[in-house]
Amino acid sequence: MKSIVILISGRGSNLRALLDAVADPALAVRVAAVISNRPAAAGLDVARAAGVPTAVVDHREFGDRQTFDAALAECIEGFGAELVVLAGFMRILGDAFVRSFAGRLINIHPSLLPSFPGLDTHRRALDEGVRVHGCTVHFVTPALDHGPIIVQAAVPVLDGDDVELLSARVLAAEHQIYPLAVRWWAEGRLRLEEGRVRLTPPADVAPVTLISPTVV
Ligand SMILES: Nc1nc2c(c(=O)[nH]1)N[C@@H](CN(C=O)c1ccc(C(=O)N[C@@H](CCC(=O)O)C(=O)O)cc1)CN2
Ligand SMILES: NCC(=O)N[C@@H]1O[C@H](COP(=O)([O-])[O-])[C@@H](O)[C@H]1O
Repeated sequence: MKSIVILISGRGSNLRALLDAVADPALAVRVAAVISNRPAAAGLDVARAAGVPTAVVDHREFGDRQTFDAALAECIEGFGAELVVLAGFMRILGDAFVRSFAGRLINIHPSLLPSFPGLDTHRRALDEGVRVHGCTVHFVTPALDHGPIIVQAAVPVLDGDDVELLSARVLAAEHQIYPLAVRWWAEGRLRLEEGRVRLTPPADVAPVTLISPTVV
């Protein structure tokens, strides 16, 4: 049974999707813990309701990023996870932390990287008038949101979309591709080799294009 630790900062809908996915006994994955940098993160209640151990490493209690990162790393290692899954985790991690978890640290980002790295991706996509938006699962590197891409989902931007409608449509796609990426890892199909994603056999999924706004 492979184990993962999931890091959150907020409501935890991706956490919920991952917990639902690992409930499938065919997917031999155990969530060893859910760790949040925010004590009030609603996702902690999602974890508790599922009987998953939780921990908080509050970034506000540390004088600088390096000491926070070190405390976070120690907390993660205490749970002995093989994969660290960032699911709405909203802190930029330092180079030393990222390098110490290289190849076993993944993130989901709410845009089609390399477009729109950083924050407020849906607002920026709407402001730029793009007609296709989406989400990306990638290995985490020190460079923000520029890690090797594992899988992406494309969604249409529809007339009349606002941030709420677009973010909900992207979130529905996130809930599809993050469990897929974790499944590939659990099956031993997904590796990061010399900075490149290796998926064997190759994925047979087309980009997820959600047409109907009623999907959300
Ligand atoms: N070194 C890396 N750290 C992180 C990455 C990464 O690719 N490399 N991905 C992010 C997740 N993320 C986007 O997907 C992201 C999260 C947070 C921020 C950000 O600007 N955070 C601010 C604080 C914001 C807040 O607390 O609300 C900050 O850290 O100062 C940008 C992108 C996770 N980490
Ligand atoms: N840059 C990181 C980032 O913006 N991540 C995004 O935060 C949301 C968390 O929602 P959730 O807590 O419901 O999973 C998700 O949309 C995720 O892609």
